[in-house]
Amino acid sequence: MAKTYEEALRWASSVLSPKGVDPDGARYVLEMRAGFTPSQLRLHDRDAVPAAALAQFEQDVARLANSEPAQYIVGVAPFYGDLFAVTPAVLIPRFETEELVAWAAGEQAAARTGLDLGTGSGAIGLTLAKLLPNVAMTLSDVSPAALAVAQANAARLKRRVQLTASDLFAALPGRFDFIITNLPYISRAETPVMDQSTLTYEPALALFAEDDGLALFKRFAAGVAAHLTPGGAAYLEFGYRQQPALAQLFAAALPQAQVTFRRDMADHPRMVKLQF
Ligand SMILES: C[S@@+](CC[C@H](N)C(=O)[O-])C[C@H]1O[C@@H](n2cnc3c(N)ncnc32)[C@H](O)[C@@H]1O
Repeated sequence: MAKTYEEALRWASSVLSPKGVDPDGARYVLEMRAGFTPSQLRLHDRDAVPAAALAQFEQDVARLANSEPAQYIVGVAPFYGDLFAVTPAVLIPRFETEELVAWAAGEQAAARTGLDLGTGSGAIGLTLAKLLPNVAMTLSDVSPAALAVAQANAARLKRRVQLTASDLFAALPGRFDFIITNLPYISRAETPVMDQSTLTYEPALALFAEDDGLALFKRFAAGVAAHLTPGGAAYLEFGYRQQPALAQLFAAALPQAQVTFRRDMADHPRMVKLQF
């Protein structure tokens, strides 16, 4: 039966809300499939959804009802004003990570080289390639499937960057003026309290780290100084309960670095800079 956009969204909400699924996902898929901005969708509230679009929407809502992330369903996620292609090989970029990018962008205008380690979709490195056009950015990841998505995004957004497959620093010779990274930091012990959608659909390789979520930070701390130019800096995102453990880790492993923690907009400690 024909439905207006408003009716289609109300129907989606009646399907999703009883299952505990946020109906905002339905709004997002409808906007992305139609090529509407949020305000354009509101302007079309009373218009009939074309039959083919409605059939597509019904399929999308069935997937949302199974907790599949809206961004994987439509294949794109917003980050820092751009739309990034995403597949289940990459983490869906989070808004919190935009704050880490803004921190580095605000301080690294004079840098010549930068590294985004564990780039996933390329959200961090490709955004910095836009904000800091004079910086030669290298984007690396241990996952070839993730790097393929980052490469597709570099082409889609027309950003010139170097892409390298590497287990942390292993295949990255040379030094960078700054390094930025959002490494996996979730402890397996947190699985019972994690969002079902994240657990089922996002790649475990992008989420979890051994040793209470600290394993990759420890390896990073062991390698970072050898990959920064003198006076270089590293910017890292971490879990909101990890600041005390990281303060200890960096003080012991990198006594020469000045360590500055920062809180995110929700007032959680989530970012750190290591200034050498
Ligand atoms: C939390 S995700 C971050 C993705 C993206 N940078 C973002 O912020 O949206 C972590 C990324 O690190 C990559 N990764 C995991 N272990 C790695 C390792 N040992 N070396 C390099 N990258 C790794 C994963 O494949 C994943 O893409």
